[in-house]
Amino acid sequence: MEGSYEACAEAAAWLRARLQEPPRVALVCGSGLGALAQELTDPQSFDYADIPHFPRSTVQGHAGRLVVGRLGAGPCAVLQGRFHLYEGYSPAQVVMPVRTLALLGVHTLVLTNAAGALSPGLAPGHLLVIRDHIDLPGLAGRSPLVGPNDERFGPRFPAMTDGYDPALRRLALALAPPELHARPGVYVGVGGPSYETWAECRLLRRLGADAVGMSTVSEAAAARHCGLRVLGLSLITNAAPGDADEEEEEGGGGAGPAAEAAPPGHEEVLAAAQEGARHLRRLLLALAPRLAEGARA
Ligand SMILES: O=P(O)(O)O[C@H]1O[C@H](CO)[C@@H](O)[C@H]1O
Ligand SMILES: Nc1nc2[nH]cnc2c(=O)[nH]1
Repeated sequence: MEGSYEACAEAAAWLRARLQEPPRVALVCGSGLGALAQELTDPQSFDYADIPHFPRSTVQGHAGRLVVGRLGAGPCAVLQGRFHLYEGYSPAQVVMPVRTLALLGVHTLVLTNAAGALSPGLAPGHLLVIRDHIDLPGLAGRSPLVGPNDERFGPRFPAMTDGYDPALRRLALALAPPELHARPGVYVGVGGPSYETWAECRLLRRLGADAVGMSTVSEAAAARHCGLRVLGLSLITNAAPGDADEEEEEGGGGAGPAAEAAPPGHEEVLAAAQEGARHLRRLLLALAPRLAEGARA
């Protein structure tokens, strides 16, 4: 039952019975980004604990609440909190909210996250508009699409070359406030929950990733399976350890940047995300009319 079509359908029916208006657009808030829900007018709020079959949020900065209201003129659902594989949830549980919202009639999904910078051009406060992703858990067999395929969600072999909608991406890049230094790039999803070692960062950079996090990729795969349009936004909250740090450490006895660079921590991630959310909110409002347009792919 966990994460099954029937579970999602029950959750969707429960919500439909209570909603003034079913959402057409949905937004998943990354760590510390829950304030994005404050842009909704006429909000109705539901604790995950009350929605049938919804998992519980266990991570600080993920409130565990679904808020449904209007973003601009269009009906929109905001998930204040997502589920991660490292919490012990199965891939199907992680994507259960996305599938539930698809069954409610959502056609466009905005996935936000807090991420570490791998590319030298990215710094805390910057926005990576996701052009493509590397789904490391998925490549290793932990995709939400593994198992018997339920055709009511989508086809056995969905394409992912068009995972992130190019038109929405271009629009987000054009409308992002200058404070976000928005640029397109590749997000790599890892299992977590430990942050990366230097060697792992070097590996991920060589794989072609610009930013790293522990979410988003499973949700994007499930969303595309259901035919949703996806926009992915990574707010950079910290710099992942760089090659220079390691070289300095090896050659210089620890007196260089390696000795000074603070290791990433969730408190720092939350603080940077809350700061960046101010600008992200402006971007979402600017995007609202175009998010509301459209239909399933
Ligand atoms: O991806 P979101 O949910 O924003 O959270 C990010 O922040 C946490 C680490 O600080 C991890 O869960 C990572 O994935
Ligand atoms: N894996 C990973 N997730 C993050 N989430 C926010 N920052 C980071 C990071 O540096 N690494």
